[in-house]
Amino acid sequence: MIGPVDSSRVPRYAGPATFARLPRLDQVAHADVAVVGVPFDTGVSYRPGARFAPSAVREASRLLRPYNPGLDVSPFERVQVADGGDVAVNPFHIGEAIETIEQAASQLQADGTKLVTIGGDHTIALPLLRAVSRIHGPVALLHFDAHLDTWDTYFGEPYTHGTPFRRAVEDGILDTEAISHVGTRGPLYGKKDLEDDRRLGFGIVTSSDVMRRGVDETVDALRQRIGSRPLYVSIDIDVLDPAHAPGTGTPEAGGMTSRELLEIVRGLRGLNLVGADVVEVAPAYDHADITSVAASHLAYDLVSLLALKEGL
Ligand SMILES: N=C(N)NCCCC(=O)O
Ligand SMILES: [Zn+2]
Ligand SMILES: [Zn+2]
Repeated sequence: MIGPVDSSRVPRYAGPATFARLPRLDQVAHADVAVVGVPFDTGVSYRPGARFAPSAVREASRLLRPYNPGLDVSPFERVQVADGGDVAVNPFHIGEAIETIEQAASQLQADGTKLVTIGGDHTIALPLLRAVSRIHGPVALLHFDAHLDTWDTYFGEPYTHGTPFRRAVEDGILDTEAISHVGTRGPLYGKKDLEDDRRLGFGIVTSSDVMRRGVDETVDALRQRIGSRPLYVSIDIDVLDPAHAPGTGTPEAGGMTSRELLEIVRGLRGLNLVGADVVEVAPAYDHADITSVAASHLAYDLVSLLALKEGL
């Protein structure tokens, strides 16, 4: 197993950044888990900038340490984790970009590697789900987000960051018995948004529900719905309150704390996680790396969950 650069020998701020100072994918024979960047933000409806997230999150991940006490695991000792670099995506053509992302994700997963992807805007979840469902069939989905992202079109366009999960249901790549949004809040276009969403099969745990029920009850309910199904987790960083994630394109007041979200993610331990993404970090609006640090810790916990599942 090749682990991260030892931060007691080489200062953690030295050298080029890979996720958690891990080796690059081309430096290992096989990776059980790869962290991959998808610098694409052509699908946004408001503030752009998520294309700069992969490099910002890698920079923010320099401080991660090898033992994760929240999940009692040393993920990089248990399985081989590597940084898969960035997918080179056409910023001028959303249709082509979606194809490229699906192909790259399929190739990366061809020999059993599990992916934790750093976006990019939320458009990228669709091709990532397409790739993962080719392997596992329709997957359960836990979607952490302030937004539903099940709208139909924007300016007549079907592929945007507000529409990936409607397209995914239409594709038949989700197991609609177990798809949930967590953390939704904020104004909608109309009540119909919620009716459409319910008709597609989604369950909703709003941001207020999380506050009223607390982390444990939230986790229990989610786990029951998911069972042993293959599970994909998509985390839009705007699920966090803007106080905890100012660096994002469509911020909404009244969100979770990063502590609550990390605890819910850790509560997924033992489930059949097959892939995950962290999207919508837009570093230009960030302050003191608050958002990138949160994203790097979420990615670390997702890698840890995969390591627990894939490891010995
Ligand atoms: N996926 C994110 N972050 N935002 C979707 C917002 C879509 C809208 O502008 O209504
Ligand atoms: Zn989203
Ligand atoms: Zn969102």
